[in-house]
Amino acid sequence: MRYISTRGQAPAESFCDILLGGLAPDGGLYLPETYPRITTEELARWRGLSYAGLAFEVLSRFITDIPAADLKALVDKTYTAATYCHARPGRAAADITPLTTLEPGLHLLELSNGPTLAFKDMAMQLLGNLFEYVLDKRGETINILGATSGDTGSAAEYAMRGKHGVRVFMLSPEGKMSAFQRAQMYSLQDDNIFNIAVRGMFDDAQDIVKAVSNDAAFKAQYKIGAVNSINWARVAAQIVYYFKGYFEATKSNDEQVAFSVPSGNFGNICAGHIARQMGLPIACLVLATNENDVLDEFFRSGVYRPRKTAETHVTSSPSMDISKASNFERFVFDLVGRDPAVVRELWQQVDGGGAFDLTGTSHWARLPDFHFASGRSTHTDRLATIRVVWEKYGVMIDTHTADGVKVALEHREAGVPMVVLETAQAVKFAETIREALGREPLCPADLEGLEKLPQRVQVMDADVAAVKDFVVHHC
Ligand SMILES: Cc1ncc(COP(=O)(O)O)c(C=O)c1O
Ligand SMILES: N[C@@H](CCOP(=O)(O)O)C(=O)O
Repeated sequence: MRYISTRGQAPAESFCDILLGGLAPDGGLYLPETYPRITTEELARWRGLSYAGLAFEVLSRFITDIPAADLKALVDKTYTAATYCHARPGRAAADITPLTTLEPGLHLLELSNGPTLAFKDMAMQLLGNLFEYVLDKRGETINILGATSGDTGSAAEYAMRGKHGVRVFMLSPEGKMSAFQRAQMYSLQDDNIFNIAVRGMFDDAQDIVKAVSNDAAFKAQYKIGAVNSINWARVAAQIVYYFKGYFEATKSNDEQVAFSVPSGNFGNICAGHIARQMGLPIACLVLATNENDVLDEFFRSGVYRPRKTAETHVTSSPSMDISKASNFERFVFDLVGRDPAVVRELWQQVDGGGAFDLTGTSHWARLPDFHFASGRSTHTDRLATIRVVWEKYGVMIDTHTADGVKVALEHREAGVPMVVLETAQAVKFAETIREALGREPLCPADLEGLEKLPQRVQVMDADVAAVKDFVVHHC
């Protein structure tokens, strides 16, 4: 399997060659040359596989330059009950991603049972093991530069702490994440972990990561790598749980399901889109935003208009406070018939601070073929949804999942199970849970007292040169 850039001006590469970097050298994002199609027989065989077994089957379609036995060992080492051990009481942790049924036809797929209690652990734990494997084979080291709005950062740091030859420099928006999220990252004292809080929003941090990634000389000299979902491996690993969720929510492969996905950077739902392209029977991908509704606006109107920092809201689902969704470029590449010239033209406008409008084009006419629906959710909706799910079903959900449930309920169709991706645990957003339910969220025993630990973080302006200096100084 070879990987091509959405902008069409970079050579095709193999998986291991794109694993350690972020953007393609032409500024685009990597995607497989073609999506592997899963046959009816394969789908039948995959039903009933363990999470690790399924991950091996799915990933081996995309990773063809790691020997099968090695890939199997990496996947088996990653997806263990010991790592994904924070399942709700009474759930079998061995499921890795248990399905909770709220009522017939309405389910939550629990993706946040890993070490940092968010869905990012599903891909990031694998990335940690893949990085270690490839770096060891090549005798190389890596300096990861990442951006987080709250969950990618801790997931990456927990996955990479103590890993040989790996340093992590993680940019977060100063003062915008929850107290628990800050504590998860800033309390780490490992020598290879560096937290930088930038004065700005997540988009400012992500712009810095892209600017550094686009500086080929600096990237090569300081061996800069990426763990955000601009890295294809993140998206690939996230495809697996759509298959798992589908099998859990259905009895036969003749059935269809809908997935509702709380969205910000479009990485999670992009994985769902690819699962559908592979042949998974997905009737609808429901995209849910918070008040930062750039993506909902696109799916309703055909206009993609990323907002400036000053127009981006600080909300109670802070990990989705994103106005420039990196992975959206991957979807648009498919929507425009994989024509990189069209993507280049559209992103010339976006990268210049503008917008684009696809209405009236043949691309927009094709949108229904991709089976997306969308909606937005506000703080008031979030509180109401957390309350209803708690009172009606006795299940405590976090603020992002609440956005997913709220929008899911607007798009249910008779006979099609709706699976809402549960992207984080409630304890990460205790303040809003207290406001909604008047009680404290449950905290896994091993994370109690986290917020009281000493914290270590460097605060700086959202300035590319300052971040580069910091990296150089600590390498
Ligand atoms: C808890 C949570 N939910 C949803 C999202 C949105 O996912 P994506 O950025 O892949 O669209 C994020 C951040 O990525 C998150 O941390
Ligand atoms: N919501 C994310 C933002 C980064 O998204 P990514 O999937 O591109 O890493 C976060 O919580 O940090």
